Amino acid sequence: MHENEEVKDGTSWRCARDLPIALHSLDRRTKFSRPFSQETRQLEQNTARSFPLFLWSNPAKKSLNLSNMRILVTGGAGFIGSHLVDKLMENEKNEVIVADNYFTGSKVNLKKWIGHPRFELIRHDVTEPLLVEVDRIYHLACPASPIFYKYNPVKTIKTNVMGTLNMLGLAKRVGARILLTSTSEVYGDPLVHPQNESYWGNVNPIGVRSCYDEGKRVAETLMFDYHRQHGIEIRIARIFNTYGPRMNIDDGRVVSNFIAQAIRDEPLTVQAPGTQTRSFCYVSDMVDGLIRLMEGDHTGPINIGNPGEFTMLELAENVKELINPKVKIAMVENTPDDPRQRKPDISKAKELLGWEPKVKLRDGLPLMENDFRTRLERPRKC
Ligand SMILES: O=C(O)[C@H]1O[C@H](OP(=O)(O)OP(=O)(O)OC[C@H]2O[C@@H](n3ccc(=O)[nH]c3=O)[C@H](O)[C@@H]2O)[C@H](O)[C@@H](O)[C@@H]1O
Repeated sequence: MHENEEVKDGTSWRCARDLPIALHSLDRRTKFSRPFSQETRQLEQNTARSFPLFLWSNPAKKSLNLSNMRILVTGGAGFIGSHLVDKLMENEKNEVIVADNYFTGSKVNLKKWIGHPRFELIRHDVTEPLLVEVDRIYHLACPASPIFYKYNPVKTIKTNVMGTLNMLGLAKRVGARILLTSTSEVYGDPLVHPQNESYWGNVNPIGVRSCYDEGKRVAETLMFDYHRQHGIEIRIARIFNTYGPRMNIDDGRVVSNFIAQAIRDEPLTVQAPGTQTRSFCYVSDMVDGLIRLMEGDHTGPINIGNPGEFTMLELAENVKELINPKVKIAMVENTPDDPRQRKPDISKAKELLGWEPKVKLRDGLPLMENDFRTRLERPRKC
């Protein structure tokens, strides 16, 4: 069983590794947890040595009067979250705490930071309250791939609603600024194209995607209600499709599927009709946009995405040309409520954040290919 494979208990997303702990007595819990904690301690000890500890503990640093920022990233072991952590950790003034339940995230994404004196990793599910003293909360926690979020829809909507309530409660208690990563899916199957932030969307409230779409819409509502009622400092990013290294190889989303298929010489599965469009943003651009939004003066919502628009057939052709010209394209059945078009209007991000994406799809795809080839152990044939 894969380490992150979930247990089908209907309500939770435990990792398979937790199964004995969840189901057996305290004696067994001790038996199972001891080797794991030893292993973790060892990992932390080993890793810590590779960091220049003096940078953090040097008393001279105090005299520089650097104001440190303690930042919580929920979902920080995931794809976008871990890239965000990398960027935040580059700033020596930041201390970063990651809370993740590892349903779709993985410690491997954060391995270079484990043991770092400015970094902490907590196994935590945001549907439960969390009490930590922080100045900033980046609230990313939620599975984002349709196959994962549709797997346990009740848990998905709980994550979006209760998870956001818990993080807003924390923000209120400690006076932190909170950023929610909302989604282009709040626009549903949009009747306005490209989508700007004033468009209210066209979402099916009772469909198979609603747990995610409506969950994020409620999360946005909660953010604004806490802002108006309690004066919480909020930021809302509406993230459009994002791709890059560290996506789960079997994530199910289109870019990761096509790249893995091209590397494995399997047909690229274009879901019918193939004329539906998406706009793909490289992860480093996304992270830059999120940090600018957090540290800027505007609540949002603000679209963060790359306005370059492609049909799924065009995307398949690009992957074929760049990665494997011999690979076939296979038309397969689609899933219900798939949006037919999606493209962000990023005028607000440009004007208010001075942000626009830099990485073109044809430059980003090979970077992701390199990462996938390494993880799949399939080097490019010369
Ligand atoms: O990638 C993302 O960032 C977004 O992914 C999903 O939204 P969706 O646009 O449906 O993402 P995909 O599952 O990657 O699907 C995109 C399009 O590709 C098609 N597709 C998907 C997979 C595949 O193998 N082949 C294929 O043609 C789908 O039918 C769909 O039209 C999530 O719901 C969003 O929250 C998230 O922001």
